[in-house]
Amino acid sequence: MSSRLLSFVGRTGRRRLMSTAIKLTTVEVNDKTGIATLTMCRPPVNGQNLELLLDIKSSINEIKNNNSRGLIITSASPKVFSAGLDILEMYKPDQQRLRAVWTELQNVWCDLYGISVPTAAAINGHAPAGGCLLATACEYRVMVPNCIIGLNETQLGIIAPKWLVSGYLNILPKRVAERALTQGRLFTTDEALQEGLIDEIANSKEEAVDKCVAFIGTFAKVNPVARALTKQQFRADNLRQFHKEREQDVDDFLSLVNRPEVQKGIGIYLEGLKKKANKQ
Ligand SMILES: CC/C=C\C/C=C\C/C=C\CC/C=C/CC(=O)SCCNC(=O)CCNC(=O)[C@H](O)C(C)(C)COP(=O)(O)OP(=O)(O)OC[C@H]1O[C@@H](n2cnc3c(N)ncnc32)[C@H](O)[C@@H]1OP(=O)(O)O
Repeated sequence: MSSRLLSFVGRTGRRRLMSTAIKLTTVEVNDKTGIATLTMCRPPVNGQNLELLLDIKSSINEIKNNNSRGLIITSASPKVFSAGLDILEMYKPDQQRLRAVWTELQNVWCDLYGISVPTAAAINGHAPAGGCLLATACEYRVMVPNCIIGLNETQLGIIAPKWLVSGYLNILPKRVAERALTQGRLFTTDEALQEGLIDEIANSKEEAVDKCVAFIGTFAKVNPVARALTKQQFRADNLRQFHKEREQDVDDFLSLVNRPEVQKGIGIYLEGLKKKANKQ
């Protein structure tokens, strides 16, 4: 939850500042299907800053505890599912906050990857890096046309840690995953479908959500405990490995981000993003 200062004029005519809590995610449970839709709402691109990550985590926990029959993750932005980590969190960072950001990214991944109910991503826009991470943590992906998805870390001169890659390896043949990761390849929607990185294409967000609902519906007659235990069996090795390495992973991330040459690179990358945005 992020807090924002609202300014208003009170009865005395004096301007007052009021701090309000603003949620960066919403959870809506459909009464008929029992399926929960988690929507990320941090314009313009759902950049994953600390507050968004904390809200995603708390929404996943809410869904875990409210007996929902499934989870669909999507975005309120019209063109972007999520642009991944908010790069501003990594630029000239406050050390404690940077540690918290990476720890919460880890938490979001393991909560979403490990949740027992069926999960699906309605990818209604671009999903590079951390956006792809969220989508690949799910069991099913439906994407709108003319967008990009993938783990582009090597293009940025950085290495995606093993846990971040494990969703990829669940979905893609090892050979395809290795090539895509070493190239830092971003797949178009059509390419993603061809390689199996997504399961279906939909012409709109609504259609994508409907297709996710249909996927989750395929489990209607399956015993939920048997389903959950089977899912766990498939994912347990990756989660065990992740828990062994998670603290070291945070230290590695911090020391990488703090390197002067990496800071310089992030600064240049940010400038490039801003220039591109200004040209549009
Ligand atoms: C870059 C990191 C470098 C080094 C890190 C070093 C060490 C880290 C070690 C390990 C980390 C490994 C894991 C990393 C996970 C990540 O997620 S890193 C983030 C990578 N994300 C990207 O590279 C995506 C960048 N964004 C885009 O490609 C496009 O914005 C996108 C295709 C998503 C959407 O395009 P479009 O709709 O045209 O929007 P704009 O490009 O015009 O952007 C609108 C405004 O949003 C700002 N913005 C975009 N992405 C981010 C972001 N990830 N963080 C912060 N801000 C972002 C953009 O600047 C525009 O802002 P403006 O309007 O100019 O204020």
